Amino acid sequence: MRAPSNAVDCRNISVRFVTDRRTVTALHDVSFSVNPGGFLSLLGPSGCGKSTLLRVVADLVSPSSGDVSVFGMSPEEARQARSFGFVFQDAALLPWRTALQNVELPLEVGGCRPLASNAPTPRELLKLVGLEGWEGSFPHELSGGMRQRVSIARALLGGPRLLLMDEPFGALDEITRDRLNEELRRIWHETKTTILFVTHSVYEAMFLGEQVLVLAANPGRVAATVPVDLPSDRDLSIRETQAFVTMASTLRDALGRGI
Ligand SMILES: Nc1ncnc2c1ncn2[C@@H]1O[C@H](COP(=O)(O)OP(=O)(O)OP(=O)(O)O)[C@@H](O)[C@H]1O
Repeated sequence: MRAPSNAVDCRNISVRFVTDRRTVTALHDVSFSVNPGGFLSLLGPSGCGKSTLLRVVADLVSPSSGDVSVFGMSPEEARQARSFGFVFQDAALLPWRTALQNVELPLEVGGCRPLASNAPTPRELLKLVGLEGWEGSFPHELSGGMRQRVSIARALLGGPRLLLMDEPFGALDEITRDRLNEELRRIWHETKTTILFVTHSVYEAMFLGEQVLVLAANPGRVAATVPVDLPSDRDLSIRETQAFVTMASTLRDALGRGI
């Protein structure tokens, strides 16, 4: 076990996938770290290994080489300690269960521990994500954005210290996505959860993150690590400021250099 000074610490991570048809170097020598309570956006073109990197942290993919620590633990130990929750692009709700029952699901499967007495209840989590009054609704009665809110509430069950989000708003319309971006910043402030957030969008990466890790493709590697020098208290109007526009240009340059 290592000193848990960082929430996530990846050192020289490489991942190779070997199939019958080809060998792909999905990640080559990737290093980054995130402070406890930090918000890191992972930005890059399709195929640069963003999802793979998130999956390495989540103990879903084993790196071919390199070291990963999550709060000083291996990814496997962090998974067993339920230190992180995962939100996918698809909300992946069970259609026969209500919103509340979907949030409660992890308590029923996989031998999940009962909630600690001070942990937010499933009802409180639905309120946190703005779904108070919708507890009894089924997924087909909810909009895409509402379904994604349910999946965020489910990932926050048990109070994980880390939230891993793999393009959670990628399939939503722009208006809903904007609204959820603001909501996620609020949730982050309220819960103080460390967040790793995968996106293709320069604007989303900057609006959400305190830091942006820009990845380049073929092989997936770090093109730049850019601190987001914007006020912590943000609303969408910040995208019209000169500071935002200048930073967007920096990130686009970093993406361009990596191609
Ligand atoms: N399980 C796997 N087996 C073989 N190759 C894989 C596997 N998972 C990912 N890859 C390959 O690794 C590379 C990186 O994929 P990954 O999904 O991590 O990229 P990404 O940046 O998240 O892409 P996108 O933005 O399109 O979702 C791709 O070339 C992909 O084909």
